[in-house]
Amino acid sequence: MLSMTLQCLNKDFVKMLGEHAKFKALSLENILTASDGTRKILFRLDDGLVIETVVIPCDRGRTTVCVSSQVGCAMNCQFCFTGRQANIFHIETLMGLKRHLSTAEIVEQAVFAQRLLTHEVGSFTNVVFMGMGEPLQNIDSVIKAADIMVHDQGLHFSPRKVTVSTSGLVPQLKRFLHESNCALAVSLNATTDEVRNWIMPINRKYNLGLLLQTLREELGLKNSYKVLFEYVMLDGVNDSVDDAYRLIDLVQGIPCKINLIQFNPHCGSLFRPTSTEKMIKFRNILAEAKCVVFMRYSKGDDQMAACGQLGKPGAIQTPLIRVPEQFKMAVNA
Ligand SMILES: C[S@@+](CC[C@H](N)C(=O)[O-])C[C@H]1O[C@@H](n2cnc3c(N)ncnc32)[C@H](O)[C@@H]1O
Ligand code: SF4
Repeated sequence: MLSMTLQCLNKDFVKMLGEHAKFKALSLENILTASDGTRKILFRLDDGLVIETVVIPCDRGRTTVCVSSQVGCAMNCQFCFTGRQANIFHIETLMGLKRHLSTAEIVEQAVFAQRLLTHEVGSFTNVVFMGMGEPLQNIDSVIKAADIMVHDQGLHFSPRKVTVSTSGLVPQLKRFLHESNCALAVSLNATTDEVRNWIMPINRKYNLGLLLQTLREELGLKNSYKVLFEYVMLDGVNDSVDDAYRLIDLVQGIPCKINLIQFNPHCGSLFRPTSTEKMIKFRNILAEAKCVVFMRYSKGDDQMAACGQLGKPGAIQTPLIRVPEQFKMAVNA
């Protein structure tokens, strides 16, 4: 399609454009299809690095596209495969952050998905920045990409259908809420600083109290805006009845929805998913307290395409996770 458009343009103009701009930011490497229809698209970047985008068929004819914002991730959340990778000796090392993606590299993931879906369901209905990376660490490119996705001369989505998810970088989160109308998701994943410091090291810099107070203050200024809290349920770590009651207290005064997410296991991870029965019990406690709460199950996990599984498929052989003494019982039980 691009080459057809270029053929219609004056040759000198195309040459001049080529000197000042890139026509293509991504090259398609592969598409893997999971048994539930979820597709993981692998793109190679100009510098040879690979990123992943996921196209997820949802209920009621909706399709969500999950885009990456960085190659790798610096945040080192203990339950997430992204940012972890085996080296040639099969010893897990931190992949860490290789680099930020440009605005073009982010937007083109969505444009590619749209072309792919045109022949099938028409288009996708939601975009989530929940692929590889911490979007708010790459905030300039992410805000611009989200703007293009909602602009009427861009992809023309409603800002409510474009969600940027963060592990909780407080200053950037404030800036995002001031500069973008798109939706915000915050990965909470624990109800005490002790557990969150362990499973999400960013909490040592921006703790639960600061994160939630910032949201309380900032969302008070925004009409009818709700934040989405994501809560990955880890068996014996953050899924107790006490956690449920603490969660209710923590989100008091914050207009929000809560997604309870089934943990997607990956090779090398010490965590186990909470059972469905326990998730339902947890959900019911929140619902009885009038929280808006949903349960989200894995999609695409047989192709390592589910939340927190993006990275190098099958790469990890040896766990690197260091479990603090007080939590050893929980993960070994
Ligand atoms: C991969 S992150 C990317 C966006 C951003 N970095 C963040 O943490 O919100 C998207 C979501 O996946 C969740 N997640 C990470 N690893 C997971 C796993 N193994 N199973 C289920 N969800 C996971 C995170 O908690 C987060 O809510
Ligand atoms: S959960 Fe998000 S912030 Fe944490 S390591 Fe994974 S991608 Fe990075």
